Amino acid sequence: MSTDSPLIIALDYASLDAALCMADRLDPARCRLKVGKELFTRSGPDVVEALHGRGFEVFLDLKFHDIPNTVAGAVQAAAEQGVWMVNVHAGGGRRMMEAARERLQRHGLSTHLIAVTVLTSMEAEDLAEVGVGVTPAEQVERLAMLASQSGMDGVVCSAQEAARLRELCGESFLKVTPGIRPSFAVAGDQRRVMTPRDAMAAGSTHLVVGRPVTQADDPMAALAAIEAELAAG
Ligand SMILES: O=C(O)c1cc(=O)[nH]c(=O)n1[C@@H]1O[C@H](COP(=O)(O)O)[C@@H](O)[C@H]1O
Repeated sequence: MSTDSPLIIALDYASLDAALCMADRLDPARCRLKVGKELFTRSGPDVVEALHGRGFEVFLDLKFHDIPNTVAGAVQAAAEQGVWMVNVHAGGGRRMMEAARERLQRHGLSTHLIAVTVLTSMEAEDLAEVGVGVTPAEQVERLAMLASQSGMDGVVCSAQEAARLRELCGESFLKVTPGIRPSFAVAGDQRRVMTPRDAMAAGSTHLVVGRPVTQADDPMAALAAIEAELAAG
């Protein structure tokens, strides 16, 4: 089932059962689901198959970062599972991203391919520690331009950078933004955060939301509250 909702719910769980329990409380007409490293490492392609069987479109968030040939093969493997979206790290560079794009094209695979810029948990001092002496906003711009030139469909960034990227890379370039915190939620380990409504106004095309929904007593009610915040905008 395809949905026009911008919401992607992060299924950050340690077991297939726990992830499917949450999926069964959500509605594929109202959100997509994201499978990340912990869940995929534990349950493998079975989780993707089970979510597809329940009608969900899946963002396989494994943030590949390796030599070009290895990443191209991994992206192909993800796309052949029929996932809606897959990602790589833009920091892997132009040749890595181009190899991934070329591999999908060669095999006629239409999975959205996006690149992570600067993680939303990072601030200027975190970047400085790994030898990047510019602000997160500047580094995101640099990596987003590189991703766009390398054939990516969009980027993962914080909503705080979405407006600038809309100017630089255009409306149709996807801006998938985690670090979303509805008015009722706490920031936790996220640093560059924004509310759903502000994030959409800033130019996000998709919002990744994890704990504010998955840790809620009533996840569907939390989802509905986010939809209401969006509608109010
Ligand atoms: O690629 C991602 O999805 C991602 C990139 C990023 O920069 N920051 C980030 O939080 N994420 C993911 O987005 C989700 C956010 O979850 P919550 O912080 O619980 O809403 C997690 O699954 C993260 O792995």
